[in-house]
Amino acid sequence: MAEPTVNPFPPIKIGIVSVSDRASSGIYVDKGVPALQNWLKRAVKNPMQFEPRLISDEQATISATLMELVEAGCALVLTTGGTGPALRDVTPEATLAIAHKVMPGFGEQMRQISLNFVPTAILSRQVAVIRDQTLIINLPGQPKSIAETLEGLRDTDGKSLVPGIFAAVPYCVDLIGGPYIETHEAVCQAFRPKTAIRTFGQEP
Ligand SMILES: Nc1ncnc2c1ncn2[C@@H]1O[C@H](COP(=O)(O)OP(=O)(O)OP(=O)(O)O)[C@@H](O)[C@H]1O
Ligand SMILES: Nc1nc2c(c(=O)[nH]1)N[C@H]1C(S)=C(S)[C@@H](COP(=O)(O)O)O[C@H]1N2
Repeated sequence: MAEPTVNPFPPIKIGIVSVSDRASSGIYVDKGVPALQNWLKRAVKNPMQFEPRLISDEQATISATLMELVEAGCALVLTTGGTGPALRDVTPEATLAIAHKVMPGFGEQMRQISLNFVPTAILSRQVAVIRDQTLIINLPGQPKSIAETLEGLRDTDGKSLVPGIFAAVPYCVDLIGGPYIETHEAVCQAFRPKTAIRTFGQEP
């Protein structure tokens, strides 16, 4: 009988935060956490431990949740929701309030990518920041925007036309001392400079 394949990549803990007044109060079923987890399971080869949270659009609650996930050792935290102009949308403010470094390129690139999908892409004020050794990235609340921004745009044959922002996440996590993230190229081709590329045993 064949030996079960051991995943050679380092484990990674990932915080998944769905920020939605309506989903967190039960008005509708949250689709943010499942959409994020499903996309990550398709894209990432490492063993992943998810830390899911479903919270309301309260700035103090969002900041406290992000800090708790940083303390818990998440190398990456993805939020969804609360990035727009509505009065209750405060995810970017809550994220910037706990930032040690701001990473403007992620938000800029996500708005560019999203313009290929919706003309209202510019309404998202999404940001990305680093706190300690954690990369935190805001995504819009529409569940479909998760794959759109992380994976980018494909043609009808599935060929990548515009890479999603996740292509830059593994190297960013390397640079802040996190685990080496390997991706499934068919979903997301991560980019690293040649000198940063490592190989791990037998790949699953
Ligand atoms: N967590 C979620 N689960 C399921 N659908 C969602 C979620 N967040 C947003 N949506 C959908 O996307 C649409 C646009 O999101 P909108 O910007 O109104 O929500 P939000 O401000 O992120 O969430 P909420 O209004 O609950 O605080 C919503 O009408 C809803 O259909
Ligand atoms: N890729 C993508 N980006 C998107 C959208 C989308 O459907 N797909 N929706 C836009 C809309 S309509 C809004 S109002 C803003 C903010 O959404 P949020 O408040 O739910 O975070 O994200 C924008 N960015």
